[in-house]
Amino acid sequence: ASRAGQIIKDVMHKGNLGIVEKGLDKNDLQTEADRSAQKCIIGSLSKLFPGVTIIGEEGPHNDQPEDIPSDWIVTEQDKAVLASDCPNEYSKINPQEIVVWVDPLDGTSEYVEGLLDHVTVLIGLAVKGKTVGGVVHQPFYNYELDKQGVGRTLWGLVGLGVGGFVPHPPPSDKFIITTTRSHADAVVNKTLEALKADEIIRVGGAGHKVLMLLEGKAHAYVFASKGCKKWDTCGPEGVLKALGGTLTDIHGNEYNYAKDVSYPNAQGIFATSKHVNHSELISKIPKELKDRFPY
Ligand SMILES: Nc1ncnc2c1ncn2[C@@H]1O[C@H](COP(=O)(O)O)[C@@H](O)[C@H]1OP(=O)(O)O
Ligand SMILES: [Mg+2]
Ligand SMILES: [Mg+2]
Ligand SMILES: [Mg+2]
Repeated sequence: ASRAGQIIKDVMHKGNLGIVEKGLDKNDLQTEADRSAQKCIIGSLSKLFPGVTIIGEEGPHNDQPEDIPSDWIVTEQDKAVLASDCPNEYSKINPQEIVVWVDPLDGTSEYVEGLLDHVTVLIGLAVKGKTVGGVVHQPFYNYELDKQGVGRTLWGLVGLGVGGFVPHPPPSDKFIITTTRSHADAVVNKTLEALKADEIIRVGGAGHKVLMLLEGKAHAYVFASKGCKKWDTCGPEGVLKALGGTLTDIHGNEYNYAKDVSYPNAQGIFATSKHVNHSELISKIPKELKDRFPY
C-alpha cells in the first residue's frame, strides 16, 4: 500500500493525471495513478500469494510480469506486523477461502481536485466472505505541513488489534456524522436529516471517512446510496472491526465479501465506532427511506 502511495504521489508531481471517465458517469473517473497503483498492489500480492483471489477496482489483472516495472513489485513484508502472533482462528485457512479487495486509490474525485489528504489506498482481507482485516494507507497525510512526508499506514486484524495510528473516542457532548461530498442526492440528504446530527462533515473517500471514525472526529459514517463497492469498504471495515467498530448496510446487515458477490454495496453504508450503539442509531432511519434499498 505504501509503494502504491508513492506511485500516486509521483503521478501528481509529474502533473499529467491521464484522466478518463469510466462508463457514462461523469462522477466516476480513473487516472494514471489509479491504474499504476493497482498494477503495483495486485502484481506484488499475486506473486507472493498465488492461490488467493485478488479483486481490484480497475479491472481484471491481465498483466504479464514483464509489463510491470520491477520496482513496483514489492516482496518485502512488514517486520513489526510479522513479529506478532497470528491469532489461532487464522492458522488453518486455505488460500481458496481468502479474497483480497483492492481499491488502489480511493477518493479519485478529490485527488483530481487537489484535496489530497482525502486520498487513501485500501486493501481488505476477507475470509469465507467476512472481513477480518485491512490496510488503509494515506499517502498525503499531513502534506501541507510536511511536504516530504511519507504518509501513514493504518492496519487492523480482528483478534490481533490495530497499528499505525492512535485510536481516539469521539466527543461525548455532540453527535457528528461524516458523509460524501461528491456523491450526495435527495435520499442521502433525507437520511442524514433523520439522524439529527449536531454536525455533518462532508469529505471524500470511503477510507478517509472511516479514518474519521477511528480517530474520533465523527461518530458515524452514513451514505444511503449505492455508489460504494466492495473494494471501498473491505479494507476500512477491517481496521474498524479490529477496533470494535461496525460497518453494515443501512438495514444493519454486514456485506458478504466472497469472490462471487456483486461489486456494488447496493444497500448503502452505515459505519460506527465502538463508542456508538449501531443498531439504535440505524433504527432512527424512517422505514420509507430504508424501503428504497436496494434500488
Ligand atoms: N456514484 C459513484 N460512482 C463511482 N464511485 C463511487 C460513487 N459513489 C462512491 N464511490 C466510491 O466510493 C468512494 C466514497 O464515496 P464518497 O467520497 O462520495 O463518499 C469514492 O471515492 C468512490 O471511490 P473511488 O474514488 O475509489 O472511485
Ligand atoms: Mg473509482
Ligand atoms: Mg474507492
Ligand atoms: Mg478507487
